[in-house]
Amino acid sequence: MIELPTSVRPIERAGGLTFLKIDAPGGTGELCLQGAHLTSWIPRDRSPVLWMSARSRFAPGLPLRGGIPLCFPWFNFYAHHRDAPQHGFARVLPWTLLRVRERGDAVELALQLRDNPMTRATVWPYRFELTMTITLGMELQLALEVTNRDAKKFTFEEAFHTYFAIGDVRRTQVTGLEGLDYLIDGQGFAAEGRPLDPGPFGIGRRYSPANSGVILDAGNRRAISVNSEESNGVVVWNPGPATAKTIDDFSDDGWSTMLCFETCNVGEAAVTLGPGESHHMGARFSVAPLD
Ligand SMILES: O=P(O)(O)OC[C@H]1O[C@H](O)[C@H](O)[C@@H](O)[C@@H]1O
Repeated sequence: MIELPTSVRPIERAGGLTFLKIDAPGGTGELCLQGAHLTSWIPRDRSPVLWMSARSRFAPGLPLRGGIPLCFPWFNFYAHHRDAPQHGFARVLPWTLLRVRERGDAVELALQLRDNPMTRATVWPYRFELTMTITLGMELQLALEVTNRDAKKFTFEEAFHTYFAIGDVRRTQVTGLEGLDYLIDGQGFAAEGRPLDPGPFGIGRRYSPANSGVILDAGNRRAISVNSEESNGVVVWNPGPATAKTIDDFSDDGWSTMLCFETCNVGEAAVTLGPGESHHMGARFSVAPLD
């Protein structure tokens, strides 16, 4: 591994996964090298912003439940390939740490994933390079750069599938998406200006075009702002109690204290790159007290 500043320390965790513990002046965090997956971000003197399931698995090749899974090169299922792993392979592969820099109150980490024989044997066989840059301090910034290293063009989907920790989903509102078009994939209710109601089967809305919003987390008396760049959609997801029971790495009441607010380019907003071309998607998260 590259040389690390004192603010970043590698640790081995359950299941043999390697994590980096980050202790920046502006906040602390934990990053799993599998999936370039951030599992914790705690701005200095604040409470945790990311939710992790108490029942998450931690094992090579299995997705973690919570934090910020990175979905690539597809979201949900890949076309008619129902046996392809949900949300693509990037979240379950080991990434290489390229660079760590201390920047003001934050630490910036850059990680890379390239195609390998395993990815080339999947339904998405192209040569690619991904660079994920995470800047963690009082604010959190994510930037994903996708480069086509193939001789052919390719099309991909991408998402930061962020799980936010909230006091109680039924006392939470989302603003900034009012009046935007959305697709419904869930029976819960997310009326503008009213607290969310996941009902038994949850909320699953993809707004498009959309890229920013604010989660009014009354339970923790805070507002979490999400501002995205070069992303066309936002997915708001909570499984609700009945669906959560069918997901074995969700604890029975875990659904009530999480909300996914996902920055994405999926469906009709999938990105096509020609040989040598790159695409960047970014997101910035910040937290402020709510009176
Ligand atoms: O269980 P996962 O593969 O992590 O996916 C979790 C969820 O992600 C998205 O929000 C999808 O819209 C949901 O349908 C899916 O259940």
